[in-house]
Amino acid sequence: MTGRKDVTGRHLSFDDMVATLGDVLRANGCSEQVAQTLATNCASAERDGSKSHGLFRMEGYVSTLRSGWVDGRAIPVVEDVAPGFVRVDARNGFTLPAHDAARALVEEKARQNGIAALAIRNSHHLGALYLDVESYAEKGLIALSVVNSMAVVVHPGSTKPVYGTNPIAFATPRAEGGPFLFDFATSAMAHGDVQVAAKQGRQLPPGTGVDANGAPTQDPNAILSGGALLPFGAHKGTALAMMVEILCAALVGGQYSYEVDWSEHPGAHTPRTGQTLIVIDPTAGAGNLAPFAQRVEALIQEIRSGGPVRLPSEERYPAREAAARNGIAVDAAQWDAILALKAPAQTVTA
Ligand SMILES: NC(=O)C1=CN([C@@H]2O[C@H](COP(=O)(O)OP(=O)(O)OC[C@H]3O[C@@H](n4cnc5c(N)ncnc54)[C@H](OP(=O)(O)O)[C@@H]3O)[C@@H](O)[C@H]2O)C=CC1
Ligand SMILES: O=C([O-])C1=[NH+]CCC1
Repeated sequence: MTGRKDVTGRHLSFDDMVATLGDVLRANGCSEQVAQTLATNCASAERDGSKSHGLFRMEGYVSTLRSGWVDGRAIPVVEDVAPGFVRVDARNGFTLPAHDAARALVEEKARQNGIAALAIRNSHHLGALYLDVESYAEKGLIALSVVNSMAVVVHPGSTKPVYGTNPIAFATPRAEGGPFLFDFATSAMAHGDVQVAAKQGRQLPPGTGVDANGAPTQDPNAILSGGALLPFGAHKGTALAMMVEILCAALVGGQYSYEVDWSEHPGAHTPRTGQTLIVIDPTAGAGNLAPFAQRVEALIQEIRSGGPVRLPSEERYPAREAAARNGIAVDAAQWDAILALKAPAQTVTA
């Protein structure tokens, strides 16, 4: 693209970041709409401080597109299957456009029926999940979403990775400020953070994972090469990881994390699995009940009255505000590597 500002400083505006990431994705086979959606998601995560799912993921998106594993031009098919249920076949495309295609129908059903579920199959999710629920809470709805990925997590006691890192994201409106939301992997650590630690030569906290023999390890490289992550919270996180698999594979008609086979596509990083989203309208039939958002606020106030606590989503909004004021800080080497992805891949000849 010509005429775009060449950003060489250490801070980029959100819009410039989205525009450049979109260029990179289009240059690698994404349609205009898919490029815009992925670029916005990636830049939003970077802006909000979710570094493991921001710019860091661009190399994975591009390498997956180049491997032919994902269709960057897929047009999702939305199926209106029941009063409170929407299914989407993402047609081997990214999850985010599938989500966008169903958004209006899901919201309409949630408002009509009080609750609606969205089940997406045949889809690739490599991003931060909170962005999929936040927009519903901004419109007064409660949203809960789960996504499975690739088998990199063992059931404690087993040496066979079965689960993905399977995040859960929840967002709810509150009476004051932006939605209360949380979003984290059900593994002891996101796989992206293990990769970041390996790059930086950092050891991991005890309990993060096991090596190829099933022995506990704090070495990220041992986890990445034949080892696996553990779920967080022993049997509790393990059961949640299993729940996510059931909701994202059995329910949606898609693949379990352990069924993902991208061996024919070297360079693929985006698991082809599924995602489920549940949206609730808290005003449905509420009648004389206390206003929902005020009840949420009451809980938050009670928690705060006990001491200087840190609640989920408390760092996200200040990070976003700082980015709006100062731009998003970028690492120059990382940004240069992303810009280089606009050029066609080099064919290595012997
Ligand atoms: N697409 C996929 O398949 C996958 C995506 N991911 C994504 O990776 C991202 C990071 O996941 P993960 O590393 O597990 O998340 P973290 O362990 O970093 O936890 C993040 C959440 O916990 C909150 N939080 C963090 N520290 C505290 C604290 N001390 N007290 C209270 N709340 C706290 C954060 O709030 P705040 O909002 O303020 O930061 C945020 O809501 C997520 O966005 C997730 O969706 C992970 C796995 C797979
Ligand atoms: O960090 C992670 O665990 C993952 N992010 C996308 C797929 C898995």
